[in-house]
Amino acid sequence: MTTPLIRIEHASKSFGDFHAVRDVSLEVGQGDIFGLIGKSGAGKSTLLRLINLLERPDAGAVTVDGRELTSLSKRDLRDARSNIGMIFQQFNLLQNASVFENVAFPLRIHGGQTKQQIAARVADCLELVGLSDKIESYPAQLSGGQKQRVAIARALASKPAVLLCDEPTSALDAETTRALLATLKDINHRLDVTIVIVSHELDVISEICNRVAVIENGAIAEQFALDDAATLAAPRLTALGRELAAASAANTLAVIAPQPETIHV
Ligand SMILES: Nc1ncnc2c1ncn2[C@@H]1O[C@H](COP(=O)(O)OP(=O)(O)OP(=O)(O)O)[C@@H](O)[C@H]1O
Repeated sequence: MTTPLIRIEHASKSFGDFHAVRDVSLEVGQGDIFGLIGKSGAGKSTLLRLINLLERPDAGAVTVDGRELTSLSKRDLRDARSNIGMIFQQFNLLQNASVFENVAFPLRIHGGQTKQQIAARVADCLELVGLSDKIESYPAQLSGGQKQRVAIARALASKPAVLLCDEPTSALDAETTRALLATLKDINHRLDVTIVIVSHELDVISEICNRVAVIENGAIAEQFALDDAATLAAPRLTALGRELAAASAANTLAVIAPQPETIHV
């Protein structure tokens, strides 16, 4: 693995007497697109939310980019969180604010930047997600895919090292999903932003991730690389792992052997 950018050590989280995350240890490498997959209620979202302390673990440690988050003061945690962007299934945009204001919001809250600097950063982020022409629009005037792109632009505004994605395509149709995943890949590649993505959709994980952990009953049942043919051929411990390895192996073969219509003579 490359240098770990995120390290979770023996983290647990309960809600009342329900154990949502059980003694999880996990490392995500710099530049990875890391998938968390599992059935509904397995604890994927809770585990993801431990990475920026939206959920504070009852036990264990969470280190992101060299800072152990559970030990930070409120002020230092706010600062550390600006290094961790997040997007959600339902986009979570401010409905009464324009696209510009939505993307500028985290920059205004964090402070320290002039109006001109904020305007320039918002323009850069919207260009990155292909929405420069929507800067004056309001969320209600946008499609689901466009709303998620605004959310991505907002998450990237403070130049985070990490982008957390909680079911980012679940509200989108198949074609919009493909386009959005291509944008996330592009961001990972061009900006070297490390991505952790939660999804219950096998196709989404196999399309975009280079590593995956299968979550069952709040614990990691297995984890493996999706970009390595030998690993994909090895026996797997879970049904989801087997399905995912098969889907990813098929994707890898499709890349090696292009479809006839893509061959130009
Ligand atoms: N704030 C909370 N209070 C009480 N229970 C919670 C809370 N958040 C999550 N849970 C419970 O913890 C369990 C794991 O939830 P989580 O959202 O992490 O699962 P998930 O794998 O992401 O599921 P889904 O795919 O359905 O979102 C669920 O049973 C859920 O009801």
